[in-house]
Amino acid sequence: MAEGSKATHERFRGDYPIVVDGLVNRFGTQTVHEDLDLKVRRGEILGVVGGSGTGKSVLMRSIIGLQPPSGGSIEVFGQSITEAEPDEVLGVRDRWGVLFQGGALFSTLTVGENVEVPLKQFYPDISDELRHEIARYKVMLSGLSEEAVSKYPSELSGGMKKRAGLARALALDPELLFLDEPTAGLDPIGASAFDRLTKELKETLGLTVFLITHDLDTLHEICDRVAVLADKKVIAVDTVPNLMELDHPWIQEYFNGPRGRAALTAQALDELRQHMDRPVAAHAVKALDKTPPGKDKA
Ligand SMILES: Nc1ncnc2c1ncn2[C@@H]1O[C@H](COP(=O)(O)OP(=O)(O)OP(=O)(O)O)[C@@H](O)[C@H]1O
Repeated sequence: MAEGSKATHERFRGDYPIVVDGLVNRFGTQTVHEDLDLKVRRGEILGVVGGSGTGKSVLMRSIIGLQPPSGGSIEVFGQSITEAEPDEVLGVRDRWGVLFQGGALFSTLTVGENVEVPLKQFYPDISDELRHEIARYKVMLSGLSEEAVSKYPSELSGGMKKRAGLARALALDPELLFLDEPTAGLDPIGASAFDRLTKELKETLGLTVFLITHDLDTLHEICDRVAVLADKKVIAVDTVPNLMELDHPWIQEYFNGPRGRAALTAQALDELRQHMDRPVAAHAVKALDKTPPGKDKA
């Protein structure tokens, strides 16, 4: 087995699998992050929001060791990512899975073969049969049919590609899952189904999820807390209702603007619909539901 494989460590039991302290990221004269702090709680879905170019993807890339920061420290599972030698990072790298924007699948490999890539890398000694079987299981866990295993990315819809990318992210039974705008480009029904899948997987597999999104429905429906990036920092980390109380112009515009209110109404309607046997809920749904089927997306 590869060095640092799952057999050599136990699941992380601390409170914060990710701790970012005083992070600085600079590109030439541009400062993207300055003294950025963030602690991600074990078992939560943390939404990460911020205007375009505020450095959400750079933050994610720093945490997974793809973007060496200009300053500050990052610990994942209690181990320094910023100080570690590449070999040491290997010991934690098989404990997270990443779904990059667009899925980032290898176009010349089938879905099953894509899922097998990390298995081959980290578990080179397992038999072909077992590797195929694990890949098939991960594909189905991600809500794709068995037939999808032998399809190429070009034969998949946008939603199926995301699920295939998710299957690959889950290949190594990660404790941490990074999702970069997973519902971008999906229709409202596909986005909502992907959100439900994320939440189910988090609950059944005990994952901690770092989720970059612009999707207000996702934030309302599945995120335990949301971190807001602005002014080169994480300016707030809290539940959506608590964030909505904060007096910051970007937060107010984002959560309390028309799209924010539409997402909140959609969520309230979903919850009310679960109590339609109660007259007050039925009346409220009738009064509020003036939107055609399908939700307004951010
Ligand atoms: N490798 C790089 N070299 C130079 N500049 C970079 C590099 N990576 C990111 N940047 C810059 O850092 C800033 C933050 O980029 P990032 O992709 O993290 O933004 P984001 O918040 O994820 O934006 P969006 O919501 O539009 O995806 C941008 O101005 C970008 O141009």
